Amino acid sequence: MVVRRIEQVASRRLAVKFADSNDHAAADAASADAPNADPPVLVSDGGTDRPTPTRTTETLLNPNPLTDLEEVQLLDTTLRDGEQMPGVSLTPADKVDVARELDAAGVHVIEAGSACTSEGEREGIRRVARGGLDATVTSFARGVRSDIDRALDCGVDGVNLVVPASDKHVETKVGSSREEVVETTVELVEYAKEHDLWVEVLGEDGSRADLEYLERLMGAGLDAGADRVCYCDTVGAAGPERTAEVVSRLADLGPTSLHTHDDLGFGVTNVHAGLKAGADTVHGTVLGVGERAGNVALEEVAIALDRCYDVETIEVERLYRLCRRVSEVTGVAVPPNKAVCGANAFAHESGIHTDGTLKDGTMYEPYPPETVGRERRLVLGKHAGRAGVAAALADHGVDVDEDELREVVSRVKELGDRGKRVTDADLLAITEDVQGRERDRHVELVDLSATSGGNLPTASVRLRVGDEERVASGTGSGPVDAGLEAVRAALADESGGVDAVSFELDSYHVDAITGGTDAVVTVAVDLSRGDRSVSVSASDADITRASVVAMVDALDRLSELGDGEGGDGESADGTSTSTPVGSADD
Ligand SMILES: CC(C)C(=O)C(=O)O
Repeated sequence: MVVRRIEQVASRRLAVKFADSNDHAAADAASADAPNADPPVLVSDGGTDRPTPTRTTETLLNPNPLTDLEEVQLLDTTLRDGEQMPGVSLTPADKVDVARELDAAGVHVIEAGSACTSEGEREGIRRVARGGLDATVTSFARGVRSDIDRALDCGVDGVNLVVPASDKHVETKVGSSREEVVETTVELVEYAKEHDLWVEVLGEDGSRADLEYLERLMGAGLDAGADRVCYCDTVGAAGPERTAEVVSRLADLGPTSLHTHDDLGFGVTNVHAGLKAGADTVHGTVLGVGERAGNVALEEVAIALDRCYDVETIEVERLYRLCRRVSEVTGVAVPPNKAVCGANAFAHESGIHTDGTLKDGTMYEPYPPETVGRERRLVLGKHAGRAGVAAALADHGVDVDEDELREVVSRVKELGDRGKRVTDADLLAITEDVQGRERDRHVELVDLSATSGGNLPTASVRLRVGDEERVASGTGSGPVDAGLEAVRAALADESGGVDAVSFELDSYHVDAITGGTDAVVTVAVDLSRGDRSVSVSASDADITRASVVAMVDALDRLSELGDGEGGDGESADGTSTSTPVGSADD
């Protein structure tokens, strides 16, 4: 996989010889034999007899009709419903961290947890409530007074009071009757209001409730002083029509929120149906974490409202950062094709898409990646075309002529055909081979030992750095972490092209190639310094060794790239870079 930032590419692609030559005809002819290569030009730019467009470029980029949605508020329940996801458990510190990110993004209400759960949970809620946030901080409370008392103990601003709404919940789950539930709801709302709490009444399983009864129950809650009610599609069973039917009836009673789940894949659709039907607040979780198929993803709601309907909810530029933080604390991996925050949400590989994207960044994107705090990436694989490969090489400051480029493209495709990710290191190694160049490595791993038993995982590395050998050790949360610390320590006093301290590990990904405990693993890392980034992978039966080899190789490759200012193949301190050679896994 080759990762690049496209702005650099645009300014540096002229370094590629065929582009310099301006010989487009030759370039087109050369690409014609490759099915996924960059397409030939099919229409001319010229012509004066086109009709005058009636829509502006901006409206054409957003083809959606504006609706009469005005203000929509977001209630985040990552720290409560999201945390109910099997395997997810947040410490008080994690909760505070995520709450701060949510608050910085401008989320209106943060449901910090469920005060009845445990002492640790209450401590987390307490710390969020006392964190001086702008958001309204609430606790989930079941329909019992003691839950409201526990929420009060935590110092929250409000409660999300859940009461059973469907007969299944009223009769089978809580063994009660409709009348009794209405009475209890009224008492609890009055109790919470007497204690100055903001109150939202949630009718659990409301999408499967008898509508007349749901109206009676929610109406009673509002009459008792609740600030709002919430339509809950607890098991994600409703479609947009049912959502609109129920929500329009509730919204006639008072302010209405939406709480939708994604079991049928209707999470976001139902939010839009519910907003059109009169709701004004959306519950969601970051990344859609939550029970079963999860809740509606907050970031998807925010970006869709922003882009399609011009409705601003929270600061969308903070969405990616927020998603990464939640992924880190929950341990939930983000699928690469996830909207907004997936690794591929703004990545382009096929020759046709890459070529179009290099001509106009918005060609294959509904909105620019910067909108949500991200960057566009061009990735090489078996669908690569000449323009993408040429731009990637230009980004690495490597000049190729047309014949060399053709050969590099063909070898990149071969590698992709073998099911391999094509990293920057792969691309550079291929190019070096095609050009008959030898790489003079600046940093190389000579030896590694790591121990993971005991309390403190430790690793020692022996590196060759230029002409000298260096030995260093490090400790970390595990042997991989310790190995990387040891590498940093070995390079800490480096004054030349490699300064391990100023690099960022942007992503670290492990794949087991075979299934057993003796599996060979491939570790892929993306490393960056300033606006330079490089992707490298390494394979080994030992995960620590694969990780450290990949890291060292990435550091070495980055030292060749310099600081991104010059693009002339000089390293950060202006010395000549070494000649590129092979990747760690080839
Ligand atoms: C009870 C509520 C709000 C809930 O989590 C759900 O319906 O999924």
